Amino acid sequence: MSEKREDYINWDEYFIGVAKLSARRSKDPNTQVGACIVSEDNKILSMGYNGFPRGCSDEDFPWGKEFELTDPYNAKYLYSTHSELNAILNYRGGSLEGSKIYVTLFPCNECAKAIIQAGIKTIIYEEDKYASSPSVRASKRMLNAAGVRYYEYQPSGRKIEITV
Ligand SMILES: Nc1ccn([C@H]2C[C@H](O)[C@@H](COP(=O)(O)O)O2)c(=O)n1
Ligand SMILES: [Zn+2]
Repeated sequence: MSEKREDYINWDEYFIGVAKLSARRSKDPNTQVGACIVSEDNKILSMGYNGFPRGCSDEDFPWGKEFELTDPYNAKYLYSTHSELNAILNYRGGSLEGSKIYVTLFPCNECAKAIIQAGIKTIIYEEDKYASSPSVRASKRMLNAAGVRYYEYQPSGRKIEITV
């Protein structure tokens, strides 16, 4: 057999697949988010998922969201680091200028600030379930002003199975 394979995955399938796999590491019971940062020439630079900072135990800190308004101290939001920020902070190689980020959920306003300041130029997102929230609206406002391009990943429908 001398012909090359034709059913190999394309770059977008590869990187959104890596982001989705990364999300599987999250302990958040409600929303698991994964991110994968890629250079302009398609090299993976970093990955991340949402979780508590180092030293903040997954057993001791709260994973619930139900107290968000009545008792924010005991809801996850004050503690969880978002996947995009973790991916940026996990990078040990220097500059992320000109890179792309693949993420399973549209970045919030705080992650948008970090993305802009890190020099990431393109966001490819899978889902935008909080599009109407002030956080995501503010995020888009900043990304538009800063010239960061973003577009929704177009699913190919290909099923990729991995046995581990
Ligand atoms: N772009 C995003 C948005 C959210 N997250 C994290 C933050 C929380 O751990 C979770 C959202 O929880 P929910 O309010 O849906 O129960 O997802 C992120 O990492 N990146
Ligand atoms: Zn965020």
